[in-house]
Amino acid sequence: MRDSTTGKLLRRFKSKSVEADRLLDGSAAIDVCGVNHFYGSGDARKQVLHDNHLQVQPGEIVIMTGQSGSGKTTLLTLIGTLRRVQEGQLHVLGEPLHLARTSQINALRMRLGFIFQAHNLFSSLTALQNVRMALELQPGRHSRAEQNRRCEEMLTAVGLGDRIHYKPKGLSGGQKQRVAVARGLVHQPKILLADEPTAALDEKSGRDVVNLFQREARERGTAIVIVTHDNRILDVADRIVKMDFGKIARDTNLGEAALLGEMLHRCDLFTNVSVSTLTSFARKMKREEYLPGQRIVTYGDVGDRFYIIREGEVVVRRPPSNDDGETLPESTKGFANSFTDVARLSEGDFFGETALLNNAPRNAHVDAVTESVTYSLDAETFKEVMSEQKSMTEEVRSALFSE
Ligand SMILES: Nc1ncnc2c1ncn2[C@@H]1O[C@H](COP(=O)(O)OP(=O)(O)OP(=O)(O)O)[C@@H](O)[C@H]1O
Repeated sequence: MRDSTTGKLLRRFKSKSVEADRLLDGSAAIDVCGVNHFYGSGDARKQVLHDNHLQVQPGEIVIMTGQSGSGKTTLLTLIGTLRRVQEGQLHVLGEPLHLARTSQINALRMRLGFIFQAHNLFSSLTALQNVRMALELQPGRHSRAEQNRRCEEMLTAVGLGDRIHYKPKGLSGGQKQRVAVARGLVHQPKILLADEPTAALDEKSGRDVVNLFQREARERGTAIVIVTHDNRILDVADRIVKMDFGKIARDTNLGEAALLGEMLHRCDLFTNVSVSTLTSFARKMKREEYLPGQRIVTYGDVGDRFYIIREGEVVVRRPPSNDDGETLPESTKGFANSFTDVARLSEGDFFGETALLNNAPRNAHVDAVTESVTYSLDAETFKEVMSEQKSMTEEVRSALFSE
């Protein structure tokens, strides 16, 4: 028997036709551009999202982390069409949510999968019936037998093949969570949005669930965004996005991190630190893009970052100096216009370390010559890597002495 809430919900969804069945022609599955969000009104109005930008490609797994209250769930629910976009642009599967009508949003929602912290299972329905709801909401594509087969298959994949006829009250917290996972995936959504999907799960079940996510992403091209504090599952991410006070503070491509780890290892500053340690430091690096002529580092500024060039070419420009090579005072006539090019740097080269090592201001300008991409480490992380290098050097030295 179906409870009345379920019935109402089904009728509401079934009455909408799928209008937004646009194909993605190489564009992002999710494209967040300049999104702000506010709660409350009048004096109580509070901004909780600030100018967020994020793109998620089909088949990509993005893990979103950040402190409690940093805005992860708000952003996730905006992407999931569960809140209206107030400011900025948000495209989901090509549909502009900031402009969409309710009917378009309802149609789009059927192509999304959700896994919430509170499992939101219907207590009067069995595990199989709860999962089947996600299929019943789809405009009549499958026979009931086919629906049941797919639900059983999905429940088996999450390790609940022997619990398909149990109602939620007969299931543990972790088992209910896995029913919610099966329900989020059974209709093969183009996008899966999961809020703490492994929080209630033991190590093995959590691993099974994320393996399933990975299979969906690789085999079906499902774009997956997971909000989590669960460090055990970070390895499935293609990217880790960190939110801080309502803003995406870091967006690290992990494939890219491995490559950067190798690039850092080739810098003579870090040769004694292992590639894997450097890769974990690389995850903290900040990516920046520059146009030709744009200044990256300014002479005289505080040296607060170390840079590695990922793409493009930059020029290092030194201020005027006397015959002994000493820099002339800035008050010298024509100082600003007398900088000379002293080096050209390209992919894999690094700069900015002198100021950090000497705790001194920048001794040169660095300007992009072509369109360039840099990754940089902040001073604190740079010092951490240097201390790894130092301790490795000491280890090597003491190993040599003890022979
Ligand atoms: N419905 C709401 N009404 C008013 N304020 C809200 C509402 N929902 C969230 N907030 C506030 O918005 C901010 C962001 O909350 P959000 O739930 O998005 O953060 P979060 O990073 O997901 O946190 P958590 O990790 O604890 O789930 C917080 O300050 C929160 O108190």
